[in-house]
Amino acid sequence: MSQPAIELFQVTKRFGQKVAVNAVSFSVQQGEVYGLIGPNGAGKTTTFSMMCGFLYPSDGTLKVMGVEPTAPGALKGKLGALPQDAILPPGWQVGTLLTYWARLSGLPQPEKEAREALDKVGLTEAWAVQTTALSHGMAKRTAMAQALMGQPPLVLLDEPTAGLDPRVAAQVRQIIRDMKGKQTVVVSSHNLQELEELCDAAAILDRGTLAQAGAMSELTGQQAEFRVQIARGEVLPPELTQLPGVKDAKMEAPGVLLVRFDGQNHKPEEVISRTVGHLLQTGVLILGVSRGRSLENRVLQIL
Ligand SMILES: Nc1ncnc2c1ncn2[C@@H]1O[C@H](COP(=O)(O)OP(=O)(O)OP(=O)(O)O)[C@@H](O)[C@H]1O
Repeated sequence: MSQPAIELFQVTKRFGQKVAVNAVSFSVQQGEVYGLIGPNGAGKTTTFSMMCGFLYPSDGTLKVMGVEPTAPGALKGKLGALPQDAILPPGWQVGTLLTYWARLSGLPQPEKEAREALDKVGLTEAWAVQTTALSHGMAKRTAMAQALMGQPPLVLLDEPTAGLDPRVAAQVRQIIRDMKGKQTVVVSSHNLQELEELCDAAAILDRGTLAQAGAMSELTGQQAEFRVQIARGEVLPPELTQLPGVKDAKMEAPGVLLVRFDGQNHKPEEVISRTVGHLLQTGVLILGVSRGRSLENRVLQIL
C-alpha cells in the first residue's frame, strides 16, 4: 500500500489545562474520502487545524503527505483547506481575491484557476461581487473555491455543507464525490447521512479521544449484521442460529429481526439468502431486508 496521505500517531493537543485532542491515532489513505465525526467539542476542528499546520501538536507524531505540516512551506501547493469559520477579507471583489490567493499559492494561471473554481462551486455570477455583499452560503462557497483551486492532492473541508441550502449542499457533495480516487479529502460534518454516503472511512471522536476509526462498511456493520422486516408469521430465532454463518438472531423490535453473522468467513449474500429462505419456508412473510445499520445509529450507540 502507498504511503498514507495523513498519519496521526498518539497526537495530543492541549490548550493550557484543556486537553482538546488526547492521544489520537488514525491514518487516511490516498484517494479516499475520510470523515471526521463527533459531537460539539469532540476535537474535530483542532485535529483539522493540526493537519493544516495551523496548530502544533503538543505530543505525538503527525505526518501529512509525508511531512510535518508545520514545517515552513511543507504543504505549499499540496493542500487546500476550508476552515470551519472561513472569514473573507472586506474590500475585495470575489474574483480578484481568488486570483490573488491563486497567485500566492504559486499557481501558473491564477485567473483561470479562480474562474474554474468559482464555476465549480456554482458561483460564476459572483466574480465581481464585493466579499461583504455575499450571503453566508455564498461566502462559504467562495472559501471552498479557494480550497479547490489548483486541484491539490489533499483537501480538508471542515463542515463544508453547514448552513447551505439543500440544493447547494447537494452540489457540494457532488464536488466531493468527483474528487474521490483523484484527490484525498477529509471532511467533517454533523450530517451523518451525508458522511455515510460520501466517505470510504471515518474516525469518530468523543471528548478528544478516538472512539472508533475504520472503513465505513465496518462502522455500519455491513459485514456483520442485517435486519429483516417481518410482515406476518412467527419467527423462531434459535432455529436461525443453526444456519451456517449466523452468530445470533433476535427480535430487536416488534416486526424487526436482527441477525448478526460471521462476515469474515461467510459471504453476506449467502447468509442473507439462507436466512430469508428459511423464514419463507416456515411461513413467515417479509417486507424488507436491510444490511448493516446507519452510521447515525452506530455513532449514537458508541457516544
Ligand atoms: N484555542 C483554544 N483554547 C482553549 N480551548 C480550546 C481552543 N480551541 C478549542 N478548544 C477546546 O477544545 C475542545 C475541542 O474543540 P474543537 O473546536 O476542536 O471541537 P469540534 O469537534 O470541532 O466541535 P464543533 O463540532 O462544536 O465545531 C473544546 O472543548 C474547545 O472548547
